[in-house]
Amino acid sequence: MMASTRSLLRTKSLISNLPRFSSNYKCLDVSVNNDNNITTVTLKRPPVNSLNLDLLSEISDVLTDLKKSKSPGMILTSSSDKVFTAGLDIMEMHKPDPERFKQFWYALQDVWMKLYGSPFPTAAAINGHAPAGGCLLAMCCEYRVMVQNFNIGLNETQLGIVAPIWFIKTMLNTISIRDTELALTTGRLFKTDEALAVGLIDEMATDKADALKKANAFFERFEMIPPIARAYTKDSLRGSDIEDLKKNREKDIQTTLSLITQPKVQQGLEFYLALLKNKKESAA
Ligand SMILES: CCCCCCCCCCCC/C=C/CC(=O)SCCNC(=O)CCNC(=O)[C@H](O)C(C)(C)COP(=O)(O)OP(=O)(O)OC[C@H]1O[C@@H](n2cnc3c(N)ncnc32)[C@H](O)[C@@H]1OP(=O)(O)O
Repeated sequence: MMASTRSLLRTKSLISNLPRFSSNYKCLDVSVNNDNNITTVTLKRPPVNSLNLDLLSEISDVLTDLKKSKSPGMILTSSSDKVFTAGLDIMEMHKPDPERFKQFWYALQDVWMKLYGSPFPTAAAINGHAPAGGCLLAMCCEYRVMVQNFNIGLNETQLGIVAPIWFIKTMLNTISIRDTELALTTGRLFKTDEALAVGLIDEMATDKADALKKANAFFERFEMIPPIARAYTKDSLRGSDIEDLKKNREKDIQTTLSLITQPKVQQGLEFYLALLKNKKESAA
């Protein structure tokens, strides 16, 4: 084979392996670092990147693309300078339309299964607050770098709701059983330095650029590790949690819908929404 043909074929195979990202994302920016081929996925749904059906569907799509293209890794971050994500969009849970709620919850399950179980390595550059669903996304990643002076945690009980078992398992995969119990029952939000002390994050950063630099450095650890060995090992650690949800997926949707529509739970959400609004008014 002529050298030029070989090089053309090599180029073609490289091109076919490059991640193909839809340019139609409305709530995400997706970019690939030319130095290490790591993809940075930036959440951009102002004002607080709350996770509604649209945003979750886009995250799910990008995770599928990354897996198909055998990406060497992904960093999740935010376009906001103070919120990573405010967690699930409370408006999806307040007086929900049942059919839409089912789609919403299905999309959340999808994102969790794909992110928690991704064969490629993942890191979160947490450049703002990460309550509830925001903490969940960060914990699904294998490594967390967080900018100082923000909050992270599963604060569901503060809203009068209960973190589903797969949220809890994700925290148990990250910090101790004892710290998980204390954190969940009190709905604790950890400041960045407290999160580091308990192991909820791996490193602190001074700002977003520093967080991205440290997150990128994480992937260097895998340069000499065969990806298949890495992926199988991760699956051995996390796969059974994912299988449990797969088996109970429909039941999880139905149970959540019936719990979330209980009048007491709806009143709690209304109260919480009012608190968020009041906070804004009293700050003005
Ligand atoms: C009896 C047993 C019952 C059992 C019940 C079981 C129920 C079933 C289980 C269901 C499980 C569901 C799991 C849910 C997980 C979640 O993720 S719930 C969401 C939790 N999120 C939060 O608590 C965060 C709330 N937000 C904030 O704390 C702050 O907004 C912030 C720190 C993130 C940012 O602060 P700041 O920058 O000052 O912005 P704000 O002025 O507060 O907000 C701007 C704007 O956004 C709205 N908003 C904030 N968060 C959300 C959200 N999560 N969803 C929707 N909207 C949100 C906020 O109201 C403001 O709106 P306006 O501009 O005033 O319109």
